[in-house]
Amino acid sequence: MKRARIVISTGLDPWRNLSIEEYLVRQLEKGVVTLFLWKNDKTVVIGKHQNPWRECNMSLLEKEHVTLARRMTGGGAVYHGLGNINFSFVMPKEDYDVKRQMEVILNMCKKLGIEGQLSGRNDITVDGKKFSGNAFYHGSDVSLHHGTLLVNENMTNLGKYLTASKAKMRSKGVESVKSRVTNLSNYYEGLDTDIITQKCIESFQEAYSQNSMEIPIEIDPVWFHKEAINKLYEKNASWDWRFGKGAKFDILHEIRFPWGEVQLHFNVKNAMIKDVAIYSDALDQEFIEELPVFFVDKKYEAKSLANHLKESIIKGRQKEMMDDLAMWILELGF
Ligand SMILES: Nc1ncnc2c1ncn2[C@@H]1O[C@H](COP(=O)(O)OC(=O)CCCC[C@@H]2CCSS2)[C@@H](O)[C@H]1O
Repeated sequence: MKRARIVISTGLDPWRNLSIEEYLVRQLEKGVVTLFLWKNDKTVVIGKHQNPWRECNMSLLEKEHVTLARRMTGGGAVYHGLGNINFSFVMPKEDYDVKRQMEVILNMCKKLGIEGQLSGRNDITVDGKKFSGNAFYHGSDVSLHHGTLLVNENMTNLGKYLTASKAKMRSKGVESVKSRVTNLSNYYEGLDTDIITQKCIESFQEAYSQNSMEIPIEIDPVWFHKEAINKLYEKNASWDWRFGKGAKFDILHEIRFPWGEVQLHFNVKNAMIKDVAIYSDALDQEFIEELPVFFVDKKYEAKSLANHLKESIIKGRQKEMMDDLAMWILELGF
């Protein structure tokens, strides 16, 4: 190790923070060990190989302005709000030592009188309840270990956003491992993310400073505005990265309209509807038989699908049924 540094982002945009983290990984200066601390405003972060529709309630996310982000590491889906803080260790492979990194977090907890415990491969718990989920990435010469810390987060939000809607789904890909969770503030009165930041800094100093030299702290440094970070931002914010990468899945949506019951069986690949089977007991079977062309090869995205249905050039009674379908799809909000 040549030197250590601490980087703090005060911005709360998850796509930007993930871009900064990825920039740190891609541009790693030889021999530098970085601790990056960051927070996100209301966000669900899914793992690299996850299906967003299976992991969270997409329509609720949309309605309540919760951002969906996908990260470069594997593992499950977590919720971040202002009561959650994230840490990232970015370093050359030869300096990577998960035990040492976890020790930084456990010692940070000790400073607050909290006895954290490593559980399984990825979690840190207290009293058997999880307050930190961790995930890892290994490039050819650089490693990333990042994790969450639930400090004083709104647990009702966490639960409701990470509960998928009820549609029946068959899907491949990585499934999250639901745990009992807790806030660290339950173990230290008045705890907030500023105190945690301070304690993380102290703990990292103790573990990584060389010859008792202070480790420098960079808050929103100028290089945050580099072109390369904007480029990564474009990817992180893009529909293709967040949804298009979703695993293959089959999903069934069903509803009863006054004119009959409708079942839509979608086969989705890379977030595009590849095939659809539509069943209905509606009297107008001709209408039902003509429906599939409106869905096949379209994005699996409620808004654009609903618009597409509404714009279809049909008249009379069938137009009303089409509008009913469009309204319902919009309401489903996938
Ligand atoms: N913020 C947060 N912290 C800890 N645990 C959480 C959190 N949100 C949800 N959960 C619980 O973890 C499981 C999912 O556990 P699972 O083990 O499936 O996934 C993880 O832990 C992934 C951690 C990723 C950490 C990254 C660090 C920076 S960006 S995100 C979920 O169902 C909840 O029960």
